[in-house]
Amino acid sequence: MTSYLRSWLIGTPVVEENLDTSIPTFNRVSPPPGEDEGSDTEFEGDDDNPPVFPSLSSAQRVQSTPRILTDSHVMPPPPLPHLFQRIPGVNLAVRSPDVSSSLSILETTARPVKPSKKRDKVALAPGHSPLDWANLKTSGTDLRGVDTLMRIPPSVLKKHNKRDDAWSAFYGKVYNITPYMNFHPGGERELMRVAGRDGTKLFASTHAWVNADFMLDACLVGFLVPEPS
Ligand code: HEM
Repeated sequence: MTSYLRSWLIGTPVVEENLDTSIPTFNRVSPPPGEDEGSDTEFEGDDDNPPVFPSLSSAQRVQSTPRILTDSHVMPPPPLPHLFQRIPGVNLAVRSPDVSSSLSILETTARPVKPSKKRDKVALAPGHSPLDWANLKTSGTDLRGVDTLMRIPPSVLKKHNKRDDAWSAFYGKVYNITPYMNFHPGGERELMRVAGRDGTKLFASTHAWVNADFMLDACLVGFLVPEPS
């Protein structure tokens, strides 16, 4: 029986005589003297005791006893945070290193950043959504106000700086921005800042991702050229 168990555990049949000493051996536990071993199938009577676990002949018993950790072996808990000493905006680690806690790295002396008011969106009037603008552009309505594309120097551009006659240059092209005023998500006031001049820089610093060429193609009036000498 023992040799059968060994061969089952190791995978190859074991010859009793050539046993390697490193192979774990099992102690066969005999019943107390005078008691019959009995058979597996034989009913032994009323026995409510649970089976021994791990079983007396199990490999687990051969292994060494598990190490039981005491308080001196385990990692000590982190120091208590000195939250009661915390002053808003003051880093405890800077104030006094001895009262700093493990939470010090989470503290900040920086004041909360106020959201910039630079890019406020305005509420567009009904009928002035981006989709309405796209429809107007393709409706065939004249949005240029000129018969032909022109070469426009800065001095000419400068004259078109009124709300009802506003031109502006973006990336070398001059557009009539008057029809777009009420459709601009950033509002009319922001758009008027570039009326009569080259607005490329301001446009790019506000929303470089917006495709001006596509948005205003129907409003093109000409091309920005240097002032004639
Ligand atoms: C005529 C050229 C311009 C066109 C076609 C245009 C187009 C647009 C579009 C499509 C948006 C919405 C962007 C988005 O939701 O991501 C927008 C927003 C805005 N635009 Fe313009 N824009 C123009 C010129 C300008 C200029 C010159 C300014 C001046 C600063 C400006 C300031 C703003 C602001 C403040 C917003 C709202 C903020 C935001 O979108 O988060 N825009 N513009």
